[in-house]
Amino acid sequence: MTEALRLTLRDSKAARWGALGIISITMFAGYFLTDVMSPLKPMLESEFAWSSTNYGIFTSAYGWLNVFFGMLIFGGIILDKMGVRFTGIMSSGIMVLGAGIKYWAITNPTLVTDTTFGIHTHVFMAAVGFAIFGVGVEIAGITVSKIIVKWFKGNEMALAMGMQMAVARLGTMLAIAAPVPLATYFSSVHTQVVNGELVEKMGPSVSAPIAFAFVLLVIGFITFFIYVSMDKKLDASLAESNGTDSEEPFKFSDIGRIVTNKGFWLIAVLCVLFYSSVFPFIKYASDLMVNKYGLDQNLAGIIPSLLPLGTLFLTPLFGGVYDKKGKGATMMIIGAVLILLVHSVFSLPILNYWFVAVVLVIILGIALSLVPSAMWPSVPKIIPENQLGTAFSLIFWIQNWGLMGIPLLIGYVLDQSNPEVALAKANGTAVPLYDYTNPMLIFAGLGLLAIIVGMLLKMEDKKKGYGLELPNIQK
Ligand SMILES: NCCCC[C@H](NC(=O)[C@@H](N)CCCCN)C(=O)O
Repeated sequence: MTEALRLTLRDSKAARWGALGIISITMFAGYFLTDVMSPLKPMLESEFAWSSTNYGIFTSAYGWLNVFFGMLIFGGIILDKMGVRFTGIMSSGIMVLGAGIKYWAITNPTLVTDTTFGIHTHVFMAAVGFAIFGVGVEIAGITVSKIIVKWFKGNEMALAMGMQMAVARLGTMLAIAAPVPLATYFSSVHTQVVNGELVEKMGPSVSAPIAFAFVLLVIGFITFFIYVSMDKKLDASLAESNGTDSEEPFKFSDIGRIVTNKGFWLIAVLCVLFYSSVFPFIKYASDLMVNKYGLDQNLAGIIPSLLPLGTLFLTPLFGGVYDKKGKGATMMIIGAVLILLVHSVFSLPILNYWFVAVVLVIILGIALSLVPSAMWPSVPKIIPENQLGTAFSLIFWIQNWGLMGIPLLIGYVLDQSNPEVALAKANGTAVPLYDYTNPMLIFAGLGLLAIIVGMLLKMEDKKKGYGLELPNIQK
């Protein structure tokens, strides 16, 4: 057989980058819907009388099914057993379904008059939609990781992972910046909750940005079918060239091996601490800008949107540094130090100037580039390749405890630290600003714990010789 005959579709640069482009659209839409409600928190309060706790419950719903029903772990098993095509279509379909339910719930404020399990039905149903969506987007996340490995193994894998994360962050950025202008543009007369009563009133359309996200998700679902046809062609070309993917089938004993590995726990705990201090922060960042920095609600999303903007360029850049120079564990520790610094300054009841917020958000963006670009490529150095799919889903599962619990805790602490806000809402008097000191101290505490775990990981690396401080590219 000649060399030319042994080439497969993934040897074509255009084909593998094309495949990456297509799956990135699906993830872009997923990340957009994930954060689309973040800048709308003040509107949810003024239009539908949601409290911060209600918002926290809704936001935490992202992880309900993933965490308590182990959906992420099942997702990992389905992925290993059924393959990327089935799991990709399934997960993007679940995203569309969840977003549809969330849209329906938000457009029905009449649900406010009922309660389900002690929660306003309006909040509860929106949360159910978000919980279903959360299953879809997380399973899509591990599916996309596996697709990248399939197409880029032996090529620009770290760069491809960095680029895919960068496109996803574009979705986050748009989700922070666009919803308030969209909601304002589509203002209409609709049912609102005023002093506990349902009234027909002119106001911004909270549902418009969700409808936009829904359309994006449908596009992402359709484009995944294009990927499926590329994946079939890749498999056919692999079969033709006799190239088999030496993928071992999933075994339940793999879980036992992974969870008895100390390095796995250190990276998983670092992951949950780090991501819990960033993604849940994004959910409250616009509200923080309004309440601490006195920004207008229409402009409040601009500063937090700088966070994902910086990561677009820095994530692939730091990934390249890790590839060539190493120092993965050190990069994670520096990222955690930046988290502690930023959230500590946010918690101070001084320096309430918008430009201070800009600087802090930019530094947070550097942390959000440093840690993921070092963390995810470090996993294969700790976990053998045949256990990677399961390991990723377990790490995501542990991470989801934080993505679920921390927003709930922040909403609760916000309400408890500011009882006068609820009082003013109940009395129909002018609503005072929230004091964000306590929530920001919680985020800072997570940063501190992440530094400690990062150091333990570096020590474990020295002991076990994982090679976290070594370059990924061997000379
Ligand atoms: N190869 C793994 C890439 C993971 C990227 C990572 N995503 C997550 O950790 C998701 N479980 C949570 C996404 C939440 C979206 N706002 C990332 O850095 O985005």
